[in-house]
Amino acid sequence: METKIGKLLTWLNESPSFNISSKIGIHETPHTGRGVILTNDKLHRNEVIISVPSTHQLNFHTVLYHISKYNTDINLLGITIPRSTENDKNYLKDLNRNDPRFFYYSQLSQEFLVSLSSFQLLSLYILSEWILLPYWSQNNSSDEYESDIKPIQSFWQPFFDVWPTKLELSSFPAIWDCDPDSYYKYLLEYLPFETSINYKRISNLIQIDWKVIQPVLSSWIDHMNSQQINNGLNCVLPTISDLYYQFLHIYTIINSRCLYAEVPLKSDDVKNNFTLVPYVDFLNHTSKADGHCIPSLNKLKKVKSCGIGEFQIRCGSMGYKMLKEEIFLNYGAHSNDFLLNEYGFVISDDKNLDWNFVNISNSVESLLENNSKMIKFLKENDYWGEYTINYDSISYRTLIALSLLVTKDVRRVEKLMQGLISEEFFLPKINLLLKSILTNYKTKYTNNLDYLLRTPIIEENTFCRQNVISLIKGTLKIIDHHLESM
Ligand SMILES: C[S@@+](CC[C@H](N)C(=O)[O-])C[C@H]1O[C@@H](n2cnc3c(N)ncnc32)[C@H](O)[C@@H]1O
Repeated sequence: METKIGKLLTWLNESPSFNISSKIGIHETPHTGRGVILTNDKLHRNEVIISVPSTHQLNFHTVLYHISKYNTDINLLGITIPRSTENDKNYLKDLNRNDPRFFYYSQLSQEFLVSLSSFQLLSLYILSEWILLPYWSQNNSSDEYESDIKPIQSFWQPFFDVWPTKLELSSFPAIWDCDPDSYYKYLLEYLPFETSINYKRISNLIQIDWKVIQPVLSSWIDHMNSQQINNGLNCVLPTISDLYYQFLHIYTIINSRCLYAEVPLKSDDVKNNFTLVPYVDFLNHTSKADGHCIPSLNKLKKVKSCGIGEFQIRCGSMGYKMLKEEIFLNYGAHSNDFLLNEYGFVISDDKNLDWNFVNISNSVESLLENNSKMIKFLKENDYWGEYTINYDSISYRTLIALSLLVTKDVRRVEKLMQGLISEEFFLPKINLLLKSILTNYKTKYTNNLDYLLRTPIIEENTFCRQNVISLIKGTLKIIDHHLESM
């Protein structure tokens, strides 16, 4: 990995706008992968730690910019390569005339590309540059008599080379679900309810994105196969199902490494607002919300530049003083359920107690099942679903739904909603019902935990099972805390 990080830094240093503090370096642990540490001196509040230029980030704008090198029909002012005969001549000088991307990227219309979400465009582009380009270029070596042979290699190769392997990124429940051969599929049935809801939501998004990009990939594979026949060659080419597995890996890479950044062309949907930033993406997460690193995007002023702006990381208020101390970024106020689903890890429970919660919606909703009037009332008042409890309290939504269930007193519950009656009036009344609901969850989750602790782990990535165990233990901790106080 050291050599790969060296190459990454050489690539980043090609840009005069790249800056990195000489006080930091990368370390690696089996549990957290790569992370950034203090290697000498001290880092002080507000000190700039890393600045990554716009040109070296992967996002909706930079991808379109790079595709437009090979597809001259793509023309978006301020985003793609400005078209003029002179300019075209200049950048074409730097490209290999036999580069297969001239063919493949020309198959993509501007209308299609702009219609894609950030996830769809980036996963299609990364699949092309990282996985397919080596196949495309193997039969397309340059004319040996050409004096200016340019190697056919992705600009982003040094970035791809430092990304985690499939094995390192195997602890994503949605991937256990979407990968038909996943070893970890059995874990899905042991997940707490809140985690199941989220992995199903993500699986669904993955399937939607795959459906959008799959036809492009299939047509490219057809072309690769017919080219192979025409050229009388016999190389093993990827199939569409090979590309599906690669897509799942790329999906986890994007999901676990993207950083919030406004993407002007796609700002209508917040899910499109992200950028992938080399080196910054080595920063691991801390559940401590304040004091650690501060990210920012300095938007580009020049219309002709590539990308959305320089990404900067500054030192937070606590600073870093101890040698080898890890430098962290807070990814957000995330529960362990969210962290597992979106990033494939969990934080030891005590450190994440403030953000964890238990979702008891399926029990509450099934108790309400035969009461259409109550359901209608809750829906009309926007209190239907998402019934949760955290360590110290039960959510207001839960209090409303349980109070209605127990008292059946619509008028008083309305007053509770309006803040005219205190929670204290209802809390003793719902106690018994809540106790019985939580006891049922406790029995189920304790059985799940016992099974996972009892049976030996035979799979390659032991963290997958350990993460589920931590998640269940965290859920039981919240449930027990409530049961003890009842
Ligand atoms: C943005 S990357 C950070 C760099 C990453 N460790 C690597 O090796 O490239 C996010 C990923 O790092 C790991 N990670 C981040 N924070 C972690 C933490 N506190 N505990 C365990 N793993 C963590 C998870 O695999 C997560 O998906």
